[in-house]
Amino acid sequence: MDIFKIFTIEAAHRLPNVPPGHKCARLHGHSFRVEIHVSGEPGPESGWVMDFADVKSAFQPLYDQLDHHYLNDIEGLDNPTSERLADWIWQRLQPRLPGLARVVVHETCTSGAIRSG
Ligand SMILES: Nc1nc2c(c(=O)[nH]1)N=C([C@H](O)[C@H](O)COP(=O)(O)OP(=O)(O)OP(=O)(O)O)CN2
Ligand SMILES: [Zn+2]
Repeated sequence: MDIFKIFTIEAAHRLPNVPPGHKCARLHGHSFRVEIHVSGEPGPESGWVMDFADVKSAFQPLYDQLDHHYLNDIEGLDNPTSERLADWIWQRLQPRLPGLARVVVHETCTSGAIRSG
């Protein structure tokens, strides 16, 4: 069974490696929607895979680094595409969140990236 928790991150970025004239070279912002998915079996007593609050606690330090920040300034995010952001979150969250199965980053309503193990 998979569970998930959704976070909204307000952040600005620009993509430094796009072709000349590409709109994403310009500074702009998004309300990134980040889904954290965890796999496991629900406990017989608890009935849950993991308390959603524990997912939130595990993600909180990363949330604090990202929310209301300029992503390009963050170490490892100098080219902050959706793909790089999903991987950045995965690499840092996986050691502290057993069962992490998937990180989904929605950059806009119509686009995003998925990182899974
Ligand atoms: N593979 C990727 N392509 C693009 C990324 C990315 O991270 N990975 N990022 C961008 C831009 O940052 C842009 O903000 C999002 O692009 P896009 O989906 O084209 O945005 P629109 O609002 O214009 O989308 P529409 O639904 O087509 O209006 C670009 N590409
Ligand atoms: Zn963008």
